[in-house]
Amino acid sequence: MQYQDCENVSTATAVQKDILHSGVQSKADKSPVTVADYGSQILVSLVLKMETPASTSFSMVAEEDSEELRKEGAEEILENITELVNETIVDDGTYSMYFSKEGILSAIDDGKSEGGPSGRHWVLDPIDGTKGFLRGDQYAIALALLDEGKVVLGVLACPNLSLGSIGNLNGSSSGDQVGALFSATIGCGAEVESLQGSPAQKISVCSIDDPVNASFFESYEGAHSMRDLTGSIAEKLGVQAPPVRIDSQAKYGALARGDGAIYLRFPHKGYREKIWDHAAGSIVVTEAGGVVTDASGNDLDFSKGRFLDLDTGIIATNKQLMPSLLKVVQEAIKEQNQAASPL
Ligand SMILES: Nc1ncnc2c1ncn2[C@@H]1O[C@H](COP(=O)(O)OS(=O)(=O)O)[C@@H](OP(=O)(O)O)[C@H]1O
Ligand SMILES: [Mg+2]
Ligand SMILES: [Mg+2]
Ligand SMILES: [Mg+2]
Repeated sequence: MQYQDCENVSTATAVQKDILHSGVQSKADKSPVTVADYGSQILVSLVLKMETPASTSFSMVAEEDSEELRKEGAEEILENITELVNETIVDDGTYSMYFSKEGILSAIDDGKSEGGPSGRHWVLDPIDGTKGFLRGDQYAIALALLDEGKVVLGVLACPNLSLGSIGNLNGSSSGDQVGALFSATIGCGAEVESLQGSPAQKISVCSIDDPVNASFFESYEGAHSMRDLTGSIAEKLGVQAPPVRIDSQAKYGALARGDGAIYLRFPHKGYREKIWDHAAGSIVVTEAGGVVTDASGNDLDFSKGRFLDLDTGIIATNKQLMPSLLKVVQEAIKEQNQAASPL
């Protein structure tokens, strides 16, 4: 199976169409998980495992685990996942195998690695932006490889993202081909190609150096980012355009090919970022010539396990805009803190 024509992407697209009949669960943190999240995780890890030489150890840090599926009441969704995965394997034809329900549960738990600073670990978000997926909007299948704590490879499949620029259209595509596959290897640049198969093209972040001409991306879901803070950052910077709100790491892909100039992500206090939400997207942006840091200007550290340990938020932009962006981010955070606890 080649990643770009991997049945997994078309499976996710097909499942998106009748997901409401197939089952959606709510996880302990109240976030949704669907048969597509589980199915995608099993299929991607299956391909990776099958293609890993027997002499090499296999480790994967992935978002989903089998806990909810082992609970009473989850029989139907487990049945649906088992059917979906087995059908996809047969339709694809690359591997000849069959998963029992117990096999499905244990395959999902192949993603339970803790990652860390040594060795190699795959990092997978099988459906990033599950809420966008359920709405029929943007989502991504995000895969990265960590080597000695550093991201060295990233692939971002965005089945609902137009292959052409989304520019300032606030997330809607411009009617051209839909389905973009971004990829990046450390030291080799970043590329985009069609998910239907087309020659890959090198991409680079925009070269805007005056924030007046910049636009910024942020989460579609208001609960995922402090919009009063991102609004104040944009205003201080002099950004004129309204925010472009799209789901998932499609934001990193769009930024990497210059559809917009800045990505601002400031979760509410207490939220801990997970490595699978940023590993693939951040290497696509940095290899396209951009910069991704926390609010203090530190590089993201993927070597600490399943979580990112960072200061306040994540910002991404090009090299020209980063110094002024960092400055206003720090001013805006300071003002926010002062307003929260005045002397
Ligand atoms: N409260 C809160 N704050 C910040 N981030 C959160 C929060 N809750 C969830 N998540 C994570 O956000 C992932 C979706 O990415 P985005 O926030 O970029 O998407 S969205 O635009 O808001 O849909 C989403 O990824 P998926 O679970 O893979 O969909 C979550 O990991
Ligand atoms: Mg995610
Ligand atoms: Mg996910
Ligand atoms: Mg999730």
